[in-house]
Amino acid sequence: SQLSSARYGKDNVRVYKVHRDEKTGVHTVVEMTVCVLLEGDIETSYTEADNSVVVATDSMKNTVYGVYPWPQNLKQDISNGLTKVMAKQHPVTPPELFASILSSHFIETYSHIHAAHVKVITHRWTRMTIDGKPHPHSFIRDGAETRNVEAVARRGGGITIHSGISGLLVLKSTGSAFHGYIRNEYTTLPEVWDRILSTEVECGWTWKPFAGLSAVRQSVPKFDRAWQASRDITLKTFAEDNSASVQNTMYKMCDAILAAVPDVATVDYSLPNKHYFEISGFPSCGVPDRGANKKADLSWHKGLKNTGKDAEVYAPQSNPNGLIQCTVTRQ
Ligand SMILES: O=c1[nH]c(=O)c2nn[nH]c2[nH]1
Repeated sequence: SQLSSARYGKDNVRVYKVHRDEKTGVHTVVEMTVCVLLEGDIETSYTEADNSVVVATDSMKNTVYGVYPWPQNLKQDISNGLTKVMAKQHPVTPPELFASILSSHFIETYSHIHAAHVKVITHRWTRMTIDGKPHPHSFIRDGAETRNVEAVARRGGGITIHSGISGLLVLKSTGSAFHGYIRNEYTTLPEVWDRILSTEVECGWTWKPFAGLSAVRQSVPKFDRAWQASRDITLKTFAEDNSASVQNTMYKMCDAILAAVPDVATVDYSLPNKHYFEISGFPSCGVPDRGANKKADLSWHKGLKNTGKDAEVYAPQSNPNGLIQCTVTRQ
């Protein structure tokens, strides 16, 4: 046997950081979940039980928090002017900068490490509005939506960054159609000109590569703007597009983000189609009975009309779901 690839590290490192503005008393909080994975000359730790090449994953966790296990290292690092990777001593926003600082640190500190992959998931803590005013130190978790960043620092290869959004659950009650698709002996889905569309947005944008940490620092003002633009474009396109399909609507989102964010090279989406079916007689197999049993809708109950334009009550489907994916690049 031979080792064909390897990377290891610490996942689910949960970090919370508060900034206290002494003058205004306003607190700002950030909560993240970080994953660090390293690649390099580490084969012998797998093949020969040689731990001399292992940066302990516990040390990686300490590095994320910024607690050096050996104080002298800190003095040494300071004398070397090393980039000290510390949530305590470094900005943790924008996440693209924090992920780049963290990944660069591992390349700078361990000569046998050739690539450092750092994923930073930022959770929502939205400032509360109380009596019409932003509260100085109270926040609400308004959704499972996260802002995500994956930075990879490579020895001699600069830094690549992929930013994104996950868990943004949306629904529209009309403005979506799906017809004109292939019909054959496997097709039971009726064409529809007015349907509910719901999805949980997973999207991302890959930045043009950065030469190194200083190039990332110079781009810092662009990261928050790109996230806000991508989120706004996603919601606006979802709401306003008279959607012919998930495919076409997501392509329009990608196209608009590429137009709005010049430093982004590609945009990608992965959208589940979370179906809401009209109530009809579902045979035990769960496949909607669209043909045989016309009485299968609610009309069996006092002639209730609940299909087509009269439909108001639907059955949200947990599974199966459509899954539509794409990556769009500049021409
Ligand atoms: O938007 C849609 N795209 C599809 O490919 C599909 N297939 N069934 N329903 C669908 N809706």
